[in-house]
Amino acid sequence: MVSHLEAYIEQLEVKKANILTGIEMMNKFQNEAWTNVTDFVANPLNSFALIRHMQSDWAYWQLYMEEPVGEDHMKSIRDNLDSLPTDVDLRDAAMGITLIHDYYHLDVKDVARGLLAGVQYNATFSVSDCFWIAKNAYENGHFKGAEQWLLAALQANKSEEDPEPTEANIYEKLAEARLALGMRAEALKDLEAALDWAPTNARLLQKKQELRVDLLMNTTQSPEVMDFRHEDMCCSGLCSPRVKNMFCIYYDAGSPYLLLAPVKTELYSLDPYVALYHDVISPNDASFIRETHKLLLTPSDSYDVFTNTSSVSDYRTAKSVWYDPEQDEVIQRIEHLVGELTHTDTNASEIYQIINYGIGGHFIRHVDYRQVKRVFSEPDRLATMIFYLSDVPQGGATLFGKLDLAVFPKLGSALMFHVLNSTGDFEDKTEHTGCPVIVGSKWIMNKWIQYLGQEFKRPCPVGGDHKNIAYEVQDL
Ligand SMILES: O=C(O)CCC(=O)C(=O)O
Ligand SMILES: [Fe+2]
Repeated sequence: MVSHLEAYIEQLEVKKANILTGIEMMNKFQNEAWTNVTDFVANPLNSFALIRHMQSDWAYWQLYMEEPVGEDHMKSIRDNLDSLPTDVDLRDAAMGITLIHDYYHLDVKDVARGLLAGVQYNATFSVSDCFWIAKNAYENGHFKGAEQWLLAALQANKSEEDPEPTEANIYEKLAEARLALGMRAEALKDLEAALDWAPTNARLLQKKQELRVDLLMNTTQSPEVMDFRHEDMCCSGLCSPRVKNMFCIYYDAGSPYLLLAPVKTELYSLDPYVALYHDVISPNDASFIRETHKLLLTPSDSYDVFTNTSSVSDYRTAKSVWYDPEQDEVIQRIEHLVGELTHTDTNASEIYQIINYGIGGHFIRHVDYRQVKRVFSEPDRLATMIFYLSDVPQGGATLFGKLDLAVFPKLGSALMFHVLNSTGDFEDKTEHTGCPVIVGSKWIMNKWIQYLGQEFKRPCPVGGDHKNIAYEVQDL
């Protein structure tokens, strides 16, 4: 894009140079003429040349001026516009930043100067970056976030190229955010500060006047403020000891196939069953899956069990795509491993879902079972397997709030948890959250194994000891 802009400017320069040469020649001719106009035009050679110039040269100049410059470069830029971030991408990115400081309880001013959850990065936000995020938060009704970002804007470095926002703009918006938060006295001070920077601004004077009257009369009710804070969860994984009774094994799931290469397994919880299998996807296969799907991703849908509909939702800021287990040799290999490792019939499962989370990408607290009333009459999910297809430098844990367990993505590993027990009861402790990504890009691949269809692989335990649903647990 930049090279097209450069080439466009070069063509403009050539046109400018041609016009300047023309002007120089005409000035020379004109100066000669003006020294003695009467004598000059009396000479037929001169008057002919003058008439000819006036007749045809100006037509030429008009055509030359109208001729578009750098059309091919403009077209190339136009053609590339589709691949640039959209307005929605920008809003998502701004919302992602807001989520990062909300979920990880970070000070907005720290975020603005590149200090992210204890790590200092060599990047800072400019005043206009902070102002933009503040405006976006304000438009989404997140007034507290808007206030914090405006305060950060007042402290951020103003780059020379940014004519906007001025201090007056920032204080004016801060007053708006604080009014929305019911902080009227503070808002008045902000308007006064704005007026210090723009003393003759009539709009600010009027706003200040109205607010003063309002404060004197004390007639305005305090607005109801929506609370955007997310429940106190521990996405950092540092709030409580990670796992109390975790143990590690080399696990073969009773499969002859895995007997030769048992899987390094961290068992986090037996009831409900939650385990992390290491090195089940090679870096090459993970990279193959990412590369073959990255252009196919679309903004994720979320399924609403109550309305039985799917829609692009704010609950999950991510892009995703489905991946058929028949599609290629890589996924067939993985499908085979899933069957052996989970001791389930993979024919009774959904196709794979690949998800990519960008800045602040997250999936709010949810359960994976579909919450249908009778699992025996309607299909439901028995277990979830999340394959981590990338490392994530910071953030992006899968958090089980009720188990005090945060599992951090590690390229090649797979997290497995049972969301129903053998009677089809919901394992509500498997409620989980995809924590916002702070730095990096998180790639996962989900596999949901269905409850129905496992009758032969996982018959119900005799005597109704439902806790023994996990084949793996019986084995230990
Ligand atoms: O991103 C994660 O860690 C969790 C994803 C998840 O829970 C889901 O897709 O259902
Ligand atoms: Fe989930």
